[in-house]
Amino acid sequence: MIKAILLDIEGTVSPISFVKDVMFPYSMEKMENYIKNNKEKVKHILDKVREIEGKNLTDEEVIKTLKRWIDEDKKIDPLKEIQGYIWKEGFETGKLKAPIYKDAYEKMKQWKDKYKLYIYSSGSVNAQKLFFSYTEYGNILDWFSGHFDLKIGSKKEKSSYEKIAKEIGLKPEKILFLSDNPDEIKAAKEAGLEVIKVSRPEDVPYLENFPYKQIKSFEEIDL
Ligand SMILES: CSCCC(=O)C(=O)COP(=O)(O)O
Ligand SMILES: [Mg+2]
Repeated sequence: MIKAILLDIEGTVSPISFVKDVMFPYSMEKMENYIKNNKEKVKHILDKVREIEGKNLTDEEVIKTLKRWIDEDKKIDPLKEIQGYIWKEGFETGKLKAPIYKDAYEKMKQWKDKYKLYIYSSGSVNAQKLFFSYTEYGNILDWFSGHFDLKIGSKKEKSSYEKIAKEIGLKPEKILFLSDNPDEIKAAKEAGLEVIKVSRPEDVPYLENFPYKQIKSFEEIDL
């Protein structure tokens, strides 16, 4: 019997187009000024970029690297941390408002009183909290019992899901994980979680011969 539901954001509860065409360009446009105006706050992030690149990069080169990572959709912790800081201003001033798929909104609304809901996204925990505080349906942040990001590990690694189950305090088989990404689904399944792949026609292809349950809308989920 499922006790908790762990949800991905992009492509699962919210359209990929919002993240790729609205949030990413927003962070791209503001990156340079944000770094120049917040030198102390972002110093550890710039150092991390230098460590990852293995080079003695100037600040200008670090900015270029971060922008290239946005273009390449890198799911990498220092990029996700700084994007979270930049998006804060966007959400708080109303320039960004998170769309939630209606079917996902309705199901999560039902589930929240019966199951514990958690988020696991590449977006930083700060960014996730902003996202659910400023949705088109209003503030739904208190529906969630906890948030996980890349600090716990890659979403494509079995060990990340084992750690999440430990932190939640449930056996893996009591947790249902929903994501649009087949590699994430496989890693979660290897860790023993129940899984459902979300393949929304507007986001990702429906995979033929995928070995686990696959849905096009949350309406198909009957727990
Ligand atoms: C908190 S919304 C921004 C999400 C994000 O930055 C991202 O890369 C989406 O990844 P996900 O793991 O939610 O598919
Ligand atoms: Mg996703």
